[in-house]
Amino acid sequence: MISIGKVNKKFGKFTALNDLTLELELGKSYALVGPNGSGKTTLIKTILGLVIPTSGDITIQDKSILKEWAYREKIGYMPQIGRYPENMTIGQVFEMIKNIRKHTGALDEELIQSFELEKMYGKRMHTLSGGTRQKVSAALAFLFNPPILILDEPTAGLDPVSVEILKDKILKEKESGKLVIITSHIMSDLDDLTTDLVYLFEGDLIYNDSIKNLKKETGETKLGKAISCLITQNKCLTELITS
Ligand SMILES: Nc1ncnc2c1ncn2[C@@H]1O[C@H](COP(=O)(O)OP(=O)(O)OP(=O)(O)O)[C@@H](O)[C@H]1O
Repeated sequence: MISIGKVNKKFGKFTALNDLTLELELGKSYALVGPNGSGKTTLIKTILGLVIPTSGDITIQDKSILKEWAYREKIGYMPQIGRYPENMTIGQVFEMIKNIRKHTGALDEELIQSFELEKMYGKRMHTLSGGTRQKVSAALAFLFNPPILILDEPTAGLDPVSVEILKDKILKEKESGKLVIITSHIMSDLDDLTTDLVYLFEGDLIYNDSIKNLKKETGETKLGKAISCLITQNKCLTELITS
């Protein structure tokens, strides 16, 4: 579905993505993990067309995304911090985005309902709590029923009930065959939601395989522990082999 071919991104002399090659498939959900500054957001922005690679190509359904815009309709994106016209109400933001998209298919308003956002349609964006803003961003990401979902720290700032609502929704969409990419520093969420791990370090792709395999290779049952093994230079792998 998404094919990333030798993508390199330099900011001046600094290499943020180093010849990354990666295939992302429908029906899988990917945990995009790495330390701060490892290139996760740069990779997401490159897929979204907001950052232009220095070299390499990205194709979606075998079509290059470079100099192409229409493909973005296939992606639902939930940013870490949603930026909206601050004087508009929640209801106006939804209406505006629906008008811009001119979407002809059915809308997925499940999250609007589960988060009870309609009750807050009259509230202006600048008055919202961080969690309510996250709910608006989540509801917008799913609204047009896109086959690809890119969710940047989706559960950050949400209350426990809302976290479970969003996690159930993500799982449901993944099970319906969508491609989901999630960045998060909350390993337990990723453990619940994702099937595959893409681990970046200083712009290099360090791991790209199923979480099931990672757990098997490291002998760990929890994703957080398995990743710790991976980043402590395969210490656990050596321990497993020698034990
Ligand atoms: N526009 C830019 N100009 C210069 N350097 C940039 C730019 N955008 C990102 N970088 C650098 O690229 C590197 C990767 O940044 P990126 O935001 O992709 O990291 P990240 O893995 O998402 O980090 P975090 O976990 O902190 O969100 C960082 O060193 C960052 O300073």
